[in-house]
Amino acid sequence: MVSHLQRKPLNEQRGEAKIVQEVMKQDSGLQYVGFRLIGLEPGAAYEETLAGDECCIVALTGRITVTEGEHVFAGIGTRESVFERKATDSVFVSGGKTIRVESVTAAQVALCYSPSLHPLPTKLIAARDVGSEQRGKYQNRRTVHNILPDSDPSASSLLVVEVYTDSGNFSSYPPHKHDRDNLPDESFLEETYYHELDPKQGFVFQRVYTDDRSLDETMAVEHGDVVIVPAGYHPVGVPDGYTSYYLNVMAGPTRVWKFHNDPDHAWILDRD
Ligand SMILES: O=C(O)C[C@@H](O)[C@H](O)C(=O)CO
Repeated sequence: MVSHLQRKPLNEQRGEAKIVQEVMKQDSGLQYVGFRLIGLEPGAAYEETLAGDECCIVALTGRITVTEGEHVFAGIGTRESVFERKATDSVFVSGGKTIRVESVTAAQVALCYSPSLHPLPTKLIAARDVGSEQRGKYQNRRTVHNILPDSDPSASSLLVVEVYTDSGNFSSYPPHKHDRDNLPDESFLEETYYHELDPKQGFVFQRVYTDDRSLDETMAVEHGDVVIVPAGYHPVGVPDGYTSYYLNVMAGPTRVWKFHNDPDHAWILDRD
């Protein structure tokens, strides 16, 4: 049985766009984070007027033109597959604006939403400006692309990163959580994980659990699934032979990523 925290692809045609995934506040139980993944055939368009949310439009694969008012970002996007492992282009748009996404080539576009706390300029986040980071050692190594980290003030509440975890490795590990609004020790951030696998028939395991185990779900997650993390630790383990990619959207009352490691497993970080 699929966990209430796991969403299989929807693949619903809506106008010219295929809605591949849709995790919106109305039905996800989340208060801050929304996520939509759309597929566009060449020349197809998707339009949306943002109400109270800001949005980061990530050109996951393919090339797209993003328009907001007089801002036109033509032919952005850098890769045919996320597993080319190069950073991609994104556009940040504040609440109340109308966005149009038109595909130049067949494209998959991630729309990452969170509350728009104050108006901010529409901005291209160019692939060349996306910081790449190696984290961890041994089987805890992974690569992170910081699309919209908390050090970048372009957004009012939204945080977006993408993570590559190689065959046999673990990421979001040692397990950490960010579910207490208790800065400077910990921030409260909800999170969604959009997963892809190479090759596609692979799977990863993701566990979402709290200290008291009132929440404790371990999921076999497949290509195209979304995992919702309302609270708790949320490590990912990748079986031998497969490479994992995931796109994280995070948001909460304060735009700071301050996590707390599970004390039972924090020793992992202290190895020579
Ligand atoms: O470092 C990682 O393995 C990625 C995670 O930090 C992931 O982005 C996350 O869990 C954020 O809270």
